[in-house]
Amino acid sequence: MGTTYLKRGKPTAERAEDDAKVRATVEVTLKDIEARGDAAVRELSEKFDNFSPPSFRLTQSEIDAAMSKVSDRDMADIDFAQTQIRRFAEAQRASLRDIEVETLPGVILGHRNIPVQSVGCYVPGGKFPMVASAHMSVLTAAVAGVPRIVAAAPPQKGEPHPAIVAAMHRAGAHEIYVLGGMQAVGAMALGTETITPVDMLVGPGNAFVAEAKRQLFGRVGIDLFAGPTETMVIADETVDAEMCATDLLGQAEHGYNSPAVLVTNSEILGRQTLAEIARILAILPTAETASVSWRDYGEVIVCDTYQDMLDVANDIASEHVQVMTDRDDWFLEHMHSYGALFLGPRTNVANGDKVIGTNHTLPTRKAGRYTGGLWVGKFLKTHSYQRVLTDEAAASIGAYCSRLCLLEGFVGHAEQANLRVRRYGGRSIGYGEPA
Ligand SMILES: NC(=O)c1ccc[n+]([C@@H]2O[C@H](COP(=O)([O-])OP(=O)(O)OC[C@H]3O[C@@H](n4cnc5c(N)ncnc54)[C@H](O)[C@@H]3O)[C@@H](O)[C@H]2O)c1
Ligand SMILES: [Zn+2]
Repeated sequence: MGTTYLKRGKPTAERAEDDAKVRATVEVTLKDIEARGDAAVRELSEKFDNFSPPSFRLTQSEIDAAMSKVSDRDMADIDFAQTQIRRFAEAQRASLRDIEVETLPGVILGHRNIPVQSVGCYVPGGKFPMVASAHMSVLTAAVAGVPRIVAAAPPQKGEPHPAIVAAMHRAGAHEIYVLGGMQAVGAMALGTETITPVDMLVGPGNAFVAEAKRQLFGRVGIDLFAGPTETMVIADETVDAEMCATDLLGQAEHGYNSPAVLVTNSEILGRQTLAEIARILAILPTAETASVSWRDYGEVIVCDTYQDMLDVANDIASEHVQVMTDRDDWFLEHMHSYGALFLGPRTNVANGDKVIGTNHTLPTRKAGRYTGGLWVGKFLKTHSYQRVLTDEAAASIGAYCSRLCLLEGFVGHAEQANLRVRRYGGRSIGYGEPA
């Protein structure tokens, strides 16, 4: 591949070391929550969030009190965002159909999409109160028809964050907990004396939250691996360095470990973007985190051709990929591994994060190779069923089945088939005999 790095991030070995530390902490913590339930959850909340209320679950009057603190303007903006997210989620839901087909005369096969019965939606709020994550998880679960939606977010300065509570409530949460981090996802998945466990965990979070969900997978379902934000800008000279730098730093501010990568075919644009980033970091109020992310995980990759840009982008499989080139549709057609695409200079990742209607909970750490982001379909389980309507069909499929069972040595299975061949086909087939 014809690529040159004008700037590289931390080597992979150092990233793996950070991962091992997180993995070990999460393992110990989840065991503790499983063994000691509410007592462990309370200790963790005291330790990490300095928060220990009489109950972590909000009562209706606490929800009302929190909502009364949200200004009309903020509430209207939240409603606007939720309307956009609901519209797209409903359209996506409508694209999923239950089916029933006759695959052979008298053989009916079907599937039904059934909502997960209870979900735990984690809404992050360590560095920033991520109000939008409430729309993304809770509202989407509601559109899917999930009957029990539990939502949790950490406290902000010892209190539930009013706008997060409002967004959760408006979106349709049935239970709201003021709990953060591993203790929130651990309690929702494992259950405690006071929290009934859920069937599935969804939502983004920091490295601890994402790792906890990964470790809890199996015990419960999870949406996807949605860890620290990653962003990529694919740009040619149709855009300028100010736009590239702004869009890279806009997402690097999420935390200390958010990769931001520029992929370009213009060395001049690459160098100008590096200079712009230095200029903006001097004035960006969140530069404290953005500059660390940029130092440790920022990359500028200059490619010889558009094909090289595409190959690098597919290989990195970044969570967010903004494409600002003279051939955006070509990238849309050929990109296969990513969280979500943002095409053209008129939109950007912040639109997707907050308002435009696509879901912002997206795969990180190359999970875009095997999954897209959170969407209404993740809350639905597709279950098959079958029926055989006629005696002829029962006898005919039964004969194939009998022989295929015996091919594998399954005599008991074959007898299930043979019984139907005898009863509905009128043939006398002995035990363990191929029909
Ligand atoms: N992939 C996605 O779809 C996506 C979307 C939005 C946000 N994000 C990511 O979500 C993350 C949010 O992270 P955050 O930290 O701001 O909020 P968070 O809510 O995920 O985590 C905060 C909680 O972590 C716990 N905590 C604090 N210090 C800790 C420590 N030393 N060890 C273990 N736990 C500790 C506390 O209980 C705190 O409430 C960011 O990394 C952001 O990039 C990802
Ligand atoms: Zn973001």
